Amino acid sequence: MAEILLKASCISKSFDTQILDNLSIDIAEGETHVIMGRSGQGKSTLLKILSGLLAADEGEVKFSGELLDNPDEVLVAGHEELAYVAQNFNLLHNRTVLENLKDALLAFKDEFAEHQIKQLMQLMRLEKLSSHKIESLSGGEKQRLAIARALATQPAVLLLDEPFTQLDYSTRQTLMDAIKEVRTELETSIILVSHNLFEAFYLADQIHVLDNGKIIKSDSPHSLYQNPELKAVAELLSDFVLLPSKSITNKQKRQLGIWAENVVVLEGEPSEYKFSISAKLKDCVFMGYHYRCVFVSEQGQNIIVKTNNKLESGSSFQLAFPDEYLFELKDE
Ligand SMILES: Nc1ncnc2c1ncn2[C@@H]1O[C@H](COP(=O)(O)OP(=O)(O)OP(=O)(O)O)[C@@H](O)[C@H]1O
Repeated sequence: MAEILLKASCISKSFDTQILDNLSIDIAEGETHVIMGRSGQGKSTLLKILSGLLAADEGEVKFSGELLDNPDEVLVAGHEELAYVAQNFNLLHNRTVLENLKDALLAFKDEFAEHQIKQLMQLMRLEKLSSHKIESLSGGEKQRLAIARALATQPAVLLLDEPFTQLDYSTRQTLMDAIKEVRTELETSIILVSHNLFEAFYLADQIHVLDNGKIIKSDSPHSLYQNPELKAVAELLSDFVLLPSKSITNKQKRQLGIWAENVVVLEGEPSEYKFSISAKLKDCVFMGYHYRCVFVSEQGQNIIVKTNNKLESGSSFQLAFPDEYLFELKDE
């Protein structure tokens, strides 16, 4: 097992109200962890506490077994092995890309600095921008430079606060691939905050879902998708159907769910599935790689289904829920 590098135990934090409530998290060497959660749930607050930039009210953070300094009691908050990249990038204005990188390496020997600059320029696709001033960079370029600056001193852990917001698809993909390379080539542990299922699944070894001050679920992307376990987790990840109770046979009390892409739409033919209902199609919108269809059941429940084909709005269909894709869901 990889060594635990960063260990946060029993962290609580309040501002006007309680934001984090007795929360613990372990980050092992070389792993990528993604923190997800609804807006305002305390993801950035947690990231700052993990970086040693913000003091927790209760609990402790240890790096390699040593307690982090209390940021309220030191001259410069933070830890050299924990590199935090804020949403506003913190770059040196009126300077070039190269000057920004050199600045991060002032305390190091020329040979090391040159090696780092060359490697990071290449890793973060910045070579052609070396002499460009910060003001002329796009959002995605600034983001890549901010990450390169954070990596310059070879920190053990890189903490990224929503690194992909405001990036177009291909820039986001480039940056995600660069972050994957950071992990494999530099063996840096990475913790990042994201709202997006695709980003989280692409990058994470572990996903942590933060809700009401607590981590309500931590799991690998694959296990999380197979068994989100809690309604709040499923709601955060993607469209899903909570099976209408009528379609559940016998006296089953459990709630069953299914991802919208796993519902089978039957046109006319009788259903051979154990769980199925009839529903009318209200709307069907082209999303590129699927149609997102909104059905209404006879009980008036809206049901989202992702299909490969366009379906006729206003028509009635049988919606079947194959057994092998069902998962059980709890309220809490
Ligand atoms: N320094 C502060 N002083 C007072 N309240 C704060 C401070 N920092 C954060 N908060 C509040 O704490 C809550 C959590 O904020 P935080 O930025 O950690 O949430 P988040 O999950 O990262 O949100 P988002 O996804 O919208 O970025 C919010 O209600 C925010 O207004």
